[in-house]
Amino acid sequence: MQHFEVNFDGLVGPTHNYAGLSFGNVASLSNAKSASSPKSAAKQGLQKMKALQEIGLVQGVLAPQERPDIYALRRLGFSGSDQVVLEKAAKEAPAIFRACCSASSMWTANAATVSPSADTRNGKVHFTPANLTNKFHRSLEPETSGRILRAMFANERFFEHHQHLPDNEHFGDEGAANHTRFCSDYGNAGVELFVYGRHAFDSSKPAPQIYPARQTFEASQAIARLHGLADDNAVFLQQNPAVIDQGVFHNDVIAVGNQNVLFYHEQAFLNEAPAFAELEAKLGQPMHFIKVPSAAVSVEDAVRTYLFNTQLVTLKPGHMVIIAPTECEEHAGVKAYLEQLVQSNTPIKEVRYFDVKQSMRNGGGPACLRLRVALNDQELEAVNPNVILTDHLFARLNQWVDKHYRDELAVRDLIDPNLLDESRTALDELTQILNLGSVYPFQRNAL
Ligand SMILES: NCCC[C@H](NC(=O)CCC(=O)O)C(=O)O
Repeated sequence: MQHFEVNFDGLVGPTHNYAGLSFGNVASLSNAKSASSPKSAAKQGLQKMKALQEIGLVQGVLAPQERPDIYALRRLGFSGSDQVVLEKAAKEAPAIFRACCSASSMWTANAATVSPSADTRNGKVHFTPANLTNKFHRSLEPETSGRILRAMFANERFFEHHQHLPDNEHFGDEGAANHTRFCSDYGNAGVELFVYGRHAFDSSKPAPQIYPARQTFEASQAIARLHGLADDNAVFLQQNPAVIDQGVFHNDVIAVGNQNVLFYHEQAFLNEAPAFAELEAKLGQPMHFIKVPSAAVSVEDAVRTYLFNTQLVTLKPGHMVIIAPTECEEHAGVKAYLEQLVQSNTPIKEVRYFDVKQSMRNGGGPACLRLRVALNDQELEAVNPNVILTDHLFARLNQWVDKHYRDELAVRDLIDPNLLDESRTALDELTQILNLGSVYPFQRNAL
């Protein structure tokens, strides 16, 4: 049996914009209200997917969500035709309106937490969409994320889908951005590291003072229970509250792991030594803990360049590549660090840079853009084949973007009533291309 780690990248949606919605996410706040390019954002994403497919990885595509979210606006009391709802909301509650327009589902690392079959009690791959309760605009995502995932992994023999956790800050869950799986080979039972920002039911525990901790310990534990992970397959570790206060809003902004490697910043965690020992003991083999000291790269530079929001992918046994944003290449210190890293004696042998600036300006690097799903060949066979990237699908999606996406979108353009129609037309066609069925509210006559 063969095993793969498949990366499902989020396709950027037609309303991609910079609205400054994420308090605690430095890039989101500093680029608030600047003009975006949905078309180049979608194409940058597709280029990255294609490049990873070309180096021999299995690459998938995860569809974006319907925005503006007219249903959320109706729930909030705006009524009338769709157009009237948009006009009233934009006029009377512009900030809420902007939140309902965000294309934030593009960051699929926050779509769900996934546990591969080798780790779970019933031998199925488990999916739990993230509830993303901490940010209103992101809390609109889990229902549709769940439907899209069910349409992609639609075989009950292999895949088990859970409802997202209760929509409450006590169970704030941000999905795979705070979850890393370690293993010897993708097919062997692994150890899943859950990194959380605070304890919701124990106020005596440390917590950040300035910015919110989006993931709770209790949420991480609930996911491990739902997925049927044995004690031997899970480790829980608290994020350092001081780095959350410096703009590290998810663990994947300060650490990335793959197989037997954890690449992380010295300040990433709170008391990591016992957790690392537990991880190695449960894994039954030594890990490569690659620690980047503050003296080499400051937390501020890590946040600015997204050195850790990189993908660490295995090209062949013992040979990993770091997929980094071009911001790392443009920063002399970070570039020098990466150059010496690939020369030192670790499984990380190469670095490749990708331009994902449209996403970076909202605080989303290469790692935010992908959801990892480790699958064996039988499971891969059971995945909806239309969501796996091929040369044909790549060409088809580029044509689709050219046809439907705007070159530029300013925040004031979000009130254009045509944008809703354009988005729905685009998504309707996309569900046919990806063979997803009716996953969007407008296709289901919701409300
Ligand atoms: N994993 C990366 C997630 C980035 C995302 N940014 C945003 O939603 C910013 C949207 C805006 O400001 O328009 C977030 O903070 O959750």
